[in-house]
Amino acid sequence: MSQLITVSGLNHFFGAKQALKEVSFEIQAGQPVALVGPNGAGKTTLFSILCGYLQASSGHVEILGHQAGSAALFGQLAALPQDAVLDPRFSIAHQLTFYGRLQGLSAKQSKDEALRTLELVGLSEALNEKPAALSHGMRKRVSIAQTLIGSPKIVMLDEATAGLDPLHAREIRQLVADLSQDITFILSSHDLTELERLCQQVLYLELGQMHQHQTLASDATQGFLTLSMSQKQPELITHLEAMAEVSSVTMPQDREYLISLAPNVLCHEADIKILQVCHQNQWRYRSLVNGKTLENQLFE
Ligand SMILES: Nc1ncnc2c1ncn2[C@@H]1O[C@H](COP(=O)(O)OP(=O)(O)OP(=O)(O)O)[C@@H](O)[C@H]1O
Repeated sequence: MSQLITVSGLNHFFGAKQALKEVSFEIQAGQPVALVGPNGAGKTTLFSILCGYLQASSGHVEILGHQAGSAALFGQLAALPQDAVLDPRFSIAHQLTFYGRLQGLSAKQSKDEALRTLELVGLSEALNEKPAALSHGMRKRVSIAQTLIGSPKIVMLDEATAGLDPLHAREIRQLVADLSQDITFILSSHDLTELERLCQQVLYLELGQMHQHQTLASDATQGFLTLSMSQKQPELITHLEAMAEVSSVTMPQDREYLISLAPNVLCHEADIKILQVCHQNQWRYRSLVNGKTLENQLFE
């Protein structure tokens, strides 16, 4: 794997307000990366610095071997801001071709890129439509197509699924997963559950500080199962802790149980037995997944 982004000792001030404090991390090519954190944590500030829209007060940022904002990164890094909108007056073809031209492509190349990127997001048929003829989710996919023009290596999506219904949000997640072979996506979101399904690397910002930089699906998640129930079951913990395969059970969230397995017990050896216990007691469960949820990893 090759290094895409290296950030070290990054600080940013807006007047007296320090939005980023000594932020350091690295991103390798490959899996999508999640940037999460509460409101005001500094996510947009960090995005803006990586994109070169904002110059950091101090610290070092290297992207594909260049400084953030360097002309050498033109076409290599693309970003979709949270509030990006399509122009209602022009067709999708017109707008995508325009972005190709802005990147220095010829009229023919720009048209080809518009077609290619629309095809990548599964919207070839929208080429001659105006934005108003498309659903919210389709417009989001067009905006993502726009970021793919010129085949960038890194694409940053700020709140890519905000405001979308679950079906459209799933389409966007699937799209990112499908394209991740060739492009490294950096996704910012408040929705931990969404990023958990997509990303192995998680950058967690809080009050301008990078608290976590960890890889999901690591050894830390082995030896755990997360059981979500339809209703709270007061006796569930006692029943499960009585099983030889289970070492302890906690309830980090309402109706969600984190099951720590006994040493050397594998998830697939315990999961059926746990579901049998639910069945015998007529407890309705919603899901049983291997490992800890992202939320439990970040906030335990
Ligand atoms: N232009 C600005 N002038 C002054 N302060 C700013 C400016 N932009 C951001 N800030 C402050 O910097 C901090 C980080 O803001 P930022 O927008 O980066 O957070 P965020 O994590 O993106 O938040 P959200 O999830 O709400 O979008 C906040 O305290 C914010 O008030």
